[in-house]
Amino acid sequence: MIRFEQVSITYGEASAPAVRGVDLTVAEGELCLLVGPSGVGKSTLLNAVCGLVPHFTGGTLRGRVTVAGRDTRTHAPRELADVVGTVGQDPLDRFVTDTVEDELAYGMESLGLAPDVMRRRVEETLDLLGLAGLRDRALTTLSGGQQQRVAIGSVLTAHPKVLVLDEPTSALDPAAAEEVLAVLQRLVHDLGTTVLLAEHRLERVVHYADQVILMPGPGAAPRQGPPAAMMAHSPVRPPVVDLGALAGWSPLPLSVRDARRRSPELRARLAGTEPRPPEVPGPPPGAPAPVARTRRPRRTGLLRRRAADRAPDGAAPGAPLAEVRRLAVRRGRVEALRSVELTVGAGETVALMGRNGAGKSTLLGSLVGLHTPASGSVTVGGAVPHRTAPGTLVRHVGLVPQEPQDLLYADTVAAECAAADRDADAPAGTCRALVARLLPGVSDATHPRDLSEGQRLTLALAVVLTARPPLLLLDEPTRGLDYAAKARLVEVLRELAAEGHGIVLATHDVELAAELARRVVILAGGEIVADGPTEEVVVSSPAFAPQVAKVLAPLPWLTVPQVARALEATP
Ligand SMILES: Nc1ncnc2c1ncn2[C@@H]1O[C@H](COP(=O)(O)OP(=O)(O)OP(=O)(O)O)[C@@H](O)[C@H]1O
Ligand SMILES: Nc1ncnc2c1ncn2[C@@H]1O[C@H](COP(=O)(O)OP(=O)(O)OP(=O)(O)O)[C@@H](O)[C@H]1O
Repeated sequence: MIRFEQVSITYGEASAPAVRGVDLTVAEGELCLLVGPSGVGKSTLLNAVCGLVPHFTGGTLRGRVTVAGRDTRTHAPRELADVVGTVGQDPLDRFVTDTVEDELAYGMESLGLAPDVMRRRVEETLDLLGLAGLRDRALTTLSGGQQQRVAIGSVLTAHPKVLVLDEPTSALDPAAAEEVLAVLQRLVHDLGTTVLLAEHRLERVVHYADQVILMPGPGAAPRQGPPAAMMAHSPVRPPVVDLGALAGWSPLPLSVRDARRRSPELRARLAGTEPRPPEVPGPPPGAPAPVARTRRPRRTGLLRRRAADRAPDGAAPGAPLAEVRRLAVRRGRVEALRSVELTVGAGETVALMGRNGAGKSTLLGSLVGLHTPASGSVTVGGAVPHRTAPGTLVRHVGLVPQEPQDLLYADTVAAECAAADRDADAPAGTCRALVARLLPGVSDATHPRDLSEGQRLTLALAVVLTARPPLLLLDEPTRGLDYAAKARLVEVLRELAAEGHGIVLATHDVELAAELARRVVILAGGEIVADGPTEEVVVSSPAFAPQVAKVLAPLPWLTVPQVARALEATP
């Protein structure tokens, strides 16, 4: 159904092709998963299927791509629209109407479907994706995950023969991701739809795939095969596969169910041991706020601390970094937060979880003064965020938003880094050094717009970290990141926490929460419904439990590194 023949694609002035030597076929009625590290060319290949590359992005395509027999070189994207439905990485960019219901109907209208068919499919899709309550809402007022659901719904309604999806679950809560993948699988099984999708969170998808296309590294030709065989050689793998490799299981398990069946011997080896935290020094008990710890010389600090950090206005040593009391926030007609109580102390890492639209971004936004409380109070480093000048607030708190491009405005990576140093009053080269650590191999001259999604997010993170805010807020920080980039991020955040920074991350990534956070707060409908140690909160809810916890339950293990450390210590 989809055919690549000796395809290579080179963007504009690039010295080397973004992808080369691509020769593969995706058979009709299969769900094919495209995997590989960040920046390896997954989006480039997907966009070649729907004709966006090279018609809209520019660049040169050599070789031939055909979809249902149509050559994408001679057919513009709109001439492929009746066979290919595409969901890109940034839904808001591709919306063409203003409201949820109109967007769901739009694709069918342009194909000229009968009004009664359209009506029925819109209703089905609203129910299927949990959007019925939002049907009249303006698309710009939806949360990130709600927008992603609409984007998926809007291509499903047209029942295309081929669906191309670029990280379709990246902004979805775990339950919504399961539902969307179950729907895709039903389309494949019942209607013979062909699905090609790229995804970084393999734990969510690999067990649904019929075939895997592995792009092992930049410039290397992709390989294709059954999921278990491809995972054995893949540089990116879900925790359950890593656990299988660690335990020496063959063939490797792809699902929690597979792994559970094999787990008795591993459970026996782990008997009598307890999970140990990784070797990062935590702040000493009763540690004062990071501002007070900086007078001691540090050997391994990420960055040199600037003078301004030593005495942020009003921050008393030992005081919490943030305090939220009985907070209520309204957004339009929506009561986005109600009676929220939250205290974040120095050195704490808190994961904020909950369904799409639960209020996570609103809570982070309230901590940086983006929203004015309807009632209750917020203080950060002694300041009231919505009444504090941005120049002062950045000394207390920094937010990496869900859309990283909101923070980026320069023309090159180098200029962006230089601006970040100036804004933060940091020594020249500070931000660039962080980028080099988090994102090895990105050149100074690259335009931030031309970075892949994961690369752009990492750049935004480096920009915010340059100011070393005592309280660091991250909204979905692993969206678009591969496992290696995630591991580097985890390492940096652990160091910051050990130095006394407070970190709050809103995330749907249950594996990240298990790896990084000591405390998990769950929001539902704008209210906090759970707040406690990670191992208690995530394990008590199947939706938020990481794969290792599901495999080894009721044993208290959450991550592969925890199990690895225990096995190393046992003879
Ligand atoms: N429009 C463009 N112009 C120039 N270079 C581009 C463009 N789009 C992508 N690139 C470059 O091509 C390479 C492949 O990018 P692509 O977005 O396809 O990777 P990806 O595997 O989808 O990454 P991610 O998983 O982070 O989304 C990257 O090095 C990127 O910087
Ligand atoms: N500008 C707005 N006008 C009206 N309602 C809004 C607006 N922005 C957000 N909302 C609503 O407020 C609620 C909370 O949104 P928020 O973005 O905080 O959720 P979230 O938990 O971060 O979701 P996600 O996981 O999807 O990112 C949602 O119901 C959302 O639809």
